[in-house]
Amino acid sequence: MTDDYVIETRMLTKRYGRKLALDALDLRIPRGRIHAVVGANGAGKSTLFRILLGFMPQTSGAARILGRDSDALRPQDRARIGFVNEEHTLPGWMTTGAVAAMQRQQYPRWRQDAFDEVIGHYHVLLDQKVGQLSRGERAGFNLALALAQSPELLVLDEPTLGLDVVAKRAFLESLLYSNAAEDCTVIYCSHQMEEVERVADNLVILEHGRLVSMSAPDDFRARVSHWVADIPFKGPDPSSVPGLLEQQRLDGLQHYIVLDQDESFGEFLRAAGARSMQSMPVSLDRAVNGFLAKNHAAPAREDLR
Ligand SMILES: Nc1ncnc2c1ncn2[C@@H]1O[C@H](COP(=O)(O)OP(=O)(O)OP(=O)(O)O)[C@@H](O)[C@H]1O
Repeated sequence: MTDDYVIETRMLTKRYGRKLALDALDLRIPRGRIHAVVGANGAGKSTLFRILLGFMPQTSGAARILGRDSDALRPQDRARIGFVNEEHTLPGWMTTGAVAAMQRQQYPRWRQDAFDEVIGHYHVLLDQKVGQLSRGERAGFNLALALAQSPELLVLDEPTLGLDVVAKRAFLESLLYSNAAEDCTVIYCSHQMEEVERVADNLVILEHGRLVSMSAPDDFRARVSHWVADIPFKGPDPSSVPGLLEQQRLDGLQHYIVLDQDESFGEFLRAAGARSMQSMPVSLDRAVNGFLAKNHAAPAREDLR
């Protein structure tokens, strides 16, 4: 294992009793840029981050973060990692100014300019109690604290859950335009593909505790296409449709969302009786959700054993 990766796992496995949450996961996330980690509910994202951050032991395999084993992180290693999750857990009875002063003491690399820059996007007063902040303000305050710490790695786990559209936009803008964020590697876990599309340079997809795809979001999107065909009667048996992710009949037309198909898919449709057909690109949301939906109903592997 090397220092070129901020996160590196080898055969990382986590079992909760009979449940397999991480299944011999091999994952390498290189230093720099914004990486989105996505997956259906239960894919193992939170489990992965709990292990990586040293909050919980793995069952077997190796997990390293910033070049150190996750189960041997020292306070000085933790100080290099910023973490923001959807709960935004902060002492509600303290004023925002007191929390910021406490963090300033705790983190030797504290950057007041980064704190001021991010908090400037929000109407947060320093004499206001944390418990009085709105959800969006609390998310922004948390981001300001995490970035002021000058982390080498910033982990954001569903940071905008429960925020309205305006607060989400403010959060993303304060992340994207922060100078401090440019200097660190960001891991962004989210179910919200429009956010992922906006922020991520790299898209990591987990499924049943395994890595199933890692590429630029646009490259992943380009693997999925949407075909509309005018096929009289039922059309081909779904099990014979190459790369099929989703199928729907709408207004008498067959819609196919397919993976890794080129123009020869048109020939397949014609051979299946299509009188006319058209292919079109899909949004990242449709591509990822179609991909995840395909295996969603499949039994988990441990249930098959
Ligand atoms: N403490 C626990 N005890 C037993 N099973 C658990 C525990 N925590 C998680 N699991 C199980 O492990 C699997 C992975 O859960 P995890 O929370 O890591 O998924 P996730 O990808 O973060 O999901 P979500 O997107 O819903 O937050 C799930 O099947 C879940 O039921």
